[in-house]
Amino acid sequence: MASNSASQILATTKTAPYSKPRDSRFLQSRKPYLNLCCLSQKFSNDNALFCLPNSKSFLLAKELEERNSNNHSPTLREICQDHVPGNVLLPTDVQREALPVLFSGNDCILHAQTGSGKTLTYFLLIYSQINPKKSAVQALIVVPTRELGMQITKVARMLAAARHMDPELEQKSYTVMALLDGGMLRRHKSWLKAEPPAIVVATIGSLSQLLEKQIFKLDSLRVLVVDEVDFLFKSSKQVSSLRKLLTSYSSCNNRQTVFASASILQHRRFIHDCIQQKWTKGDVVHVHVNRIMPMPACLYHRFVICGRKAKHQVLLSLLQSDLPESGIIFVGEQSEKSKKSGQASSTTVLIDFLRASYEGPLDILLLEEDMNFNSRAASLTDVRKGDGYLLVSTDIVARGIDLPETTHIYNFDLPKTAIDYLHRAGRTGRKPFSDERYYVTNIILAEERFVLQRFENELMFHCEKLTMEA
Ligand SMILES: Nc1ncnc2c1ncn2[C@@H]1O[C@H](COP(=O)(O)OP(=O)(O)OP(=O)(O)O)[C@@H](O)[C@H]1O
Repeated sequence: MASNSASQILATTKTAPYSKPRDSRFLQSRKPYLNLCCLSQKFSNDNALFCLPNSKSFLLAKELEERNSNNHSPTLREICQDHVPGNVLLPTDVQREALPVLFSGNDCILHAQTGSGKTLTYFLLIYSQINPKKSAVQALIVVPTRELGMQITKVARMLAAARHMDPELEQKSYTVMALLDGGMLRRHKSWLKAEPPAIVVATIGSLSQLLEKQIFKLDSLRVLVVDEVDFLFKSSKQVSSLRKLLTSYSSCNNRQTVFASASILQHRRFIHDCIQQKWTKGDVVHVHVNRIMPMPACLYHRFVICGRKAKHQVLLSLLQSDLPESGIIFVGEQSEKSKKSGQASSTTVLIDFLRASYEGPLDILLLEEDMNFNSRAASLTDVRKGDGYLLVSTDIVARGIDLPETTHIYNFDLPKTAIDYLHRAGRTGRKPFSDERYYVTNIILAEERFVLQRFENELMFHCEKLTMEA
């Protein structure tokens, strides 16, 4: 971690652009800026991470320095409360445990519940390590899907823009490139040749193409992050390229490697492999948070048993009684056989049904693999408009997608595995420290009850039976 006082302010997040507001509607929608302070290691035993209104962070950093040099050491929380009473956000468990490890230079396996703030944890490391004046790729984040890549690029750019606004920091901006499947590789090539970005967020397919052609060099890489690492290792299309990348580029002394996921099965075996294969350094730290409760406690799980033909009507009744603020309805993928026989997919049938029968205020949207990249991006943009949505989707949004407004998940079709259940369920309950309850409802056939029971045993949760009134 850098040693000067400015380094105490690692990053600043904001929820609206800093450019001059164009009209009063824009002004009204502008939320207060948040500063995110991550304090140097000597403070790390206390609460190391705070969100503060913009103007306060510089005062806070200065005051910390003064009080520290006078050997006066109030708690960080006290100092923050002096400046912004009632407006201090605490670090999540994974942030509190992992940041000291990461700032000590260790490689790390971030293994914590869905929605627990792993993304910010690795970005705080990245922004403490990279130098915007250096024209080289210094941080690489590998993700499994284009959708997750777009989301993470957005977070990176928000942090970069806000850090650029910090008067005490370097005036050169941090550039972030999204190198994702379906993108314009030719344009990326020219960009990489002209002036390499500091941070690259990539899917493994696009990344491998550029690495093979030696257009993309990782000699200056300081931080390599693999997000949803277990998913990538399980994916037959992606695993060999990932292994190749890890073998060639990690485990170097001046580089840190971070693996993140809410589910790392057989993690002892995985850590052993990491060390053996030199994907990480030998002293890699496994930060494993909430080991006995793999899913967030704020989730309330329910199931309804019904016949196959009644499923649509049951879903409609649930939507009418639950009145979700926003919800995601997960549907199983259409089989190749069914596609070949020209049958309509379950997602299409369900969307048509909801559009004809649902009379509530939420927008009904679709997102599935078979849509083209532009339509997929448009669906997510519509979801994020903030008017409330019912998103009918396959597992494509089950990993990493952060839609904090989602209050309800419906498994219209059960997922295939307990791990898939965990990630689908984890698309709700994504507001750390909120004491709200979020709902995961499974609409199942009688013969599927034992499958759900198996998930309950494996993930250690209880699912309550819901009886629908006739
Ligand atoms: N310290 C914090 N205080 C409040 N909110 C936070 C904090 N850290 C992160 N968040 C918010 O929590 C939400 C979930 O964070 P994030 O997307 O990083 O989860 P995750 O652990 O990566 O989950 P998943 O395993 O599902 O990918 C985000 O909306 C993020 O902005």
